Amino acid sequence: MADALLDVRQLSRRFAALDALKEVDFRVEAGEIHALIGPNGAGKTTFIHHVSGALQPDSGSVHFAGRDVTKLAMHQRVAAGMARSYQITNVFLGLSALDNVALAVQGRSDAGSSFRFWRPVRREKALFDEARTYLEQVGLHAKSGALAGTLSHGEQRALELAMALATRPQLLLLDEPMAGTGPEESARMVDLIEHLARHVTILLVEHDMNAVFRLADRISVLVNGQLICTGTPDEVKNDASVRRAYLGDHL
Ligand SMILES: Nc1ncnc2c1ncn2[C@@H]1O[C@H](COP(=O)(O)OP(=O)(O)OP(=O)(O)O)[C@@H](O)[C@H]1O
Repeated sequence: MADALLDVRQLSRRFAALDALKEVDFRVEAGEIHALIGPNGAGKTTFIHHVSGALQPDSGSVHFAGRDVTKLAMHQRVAAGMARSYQITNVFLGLSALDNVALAVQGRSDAGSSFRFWRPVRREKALFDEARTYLEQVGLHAKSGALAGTLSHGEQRALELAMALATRPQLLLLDEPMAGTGPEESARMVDLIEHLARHVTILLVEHDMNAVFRLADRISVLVNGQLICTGTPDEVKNDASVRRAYLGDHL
């Protein structure tokens, strides 16, 4: 089997007496949208924290693009090609959408810093041109001059995605991108994620089952810190243990 882009092996983490994650084996293949679902408190966010580097496991390992990244800090994982939409981004509400994305481009190590007295003008132009391409990819090009604080909630989430894309990730970690969005914005976000998935592998944690079953190539189900099933949407939907533990209520 080809190496997975993300390969998590036997990951365990306890919080006091609670097994938040128990010997989780989890793989994301390059090019797929892989959704992680499960009831409240199942350990999904804790798992994403271990993938992004915000938390360290008690045991087990995280391999990314063929490299053991278990001991790497978050910013090192971002530099290695892993982006987490809400965590690596800080939207500055008083700056324009374009300036926010330009800052994210600038923060990338290979883009160089223009916090210098003499800024090379050509580099500055390249930075803004690149930032515009990310705004276009998320459908925000018409709002590039708008202050981030004046954008709707859905547009701010799209802006966060543009800022995540500015790190040129191979893997995008999306933690509840539909949270707090209305039906219209949520439908737009589904379209946007579908569009982005042509260029980047996506690990999606989401409670909106319509969105998950529409978007995911494969779904993994976490219950009480244990992975009980991984498969295609149809396989997961028809799995008896999944129906018992979680999806029964949703279907
Ligand atoms: N820092 C912590 N200290 C102690 N317990 C924690 C900590 N973080 C999470 N937990 C516990 O670990 C379990 C898993 O929590 P987690 O937030 O990962 O679940 P989740 O699947 O993301 O839930 P939700 O869908 O509600 O966001 C919960 O019982 C939670 O209370």
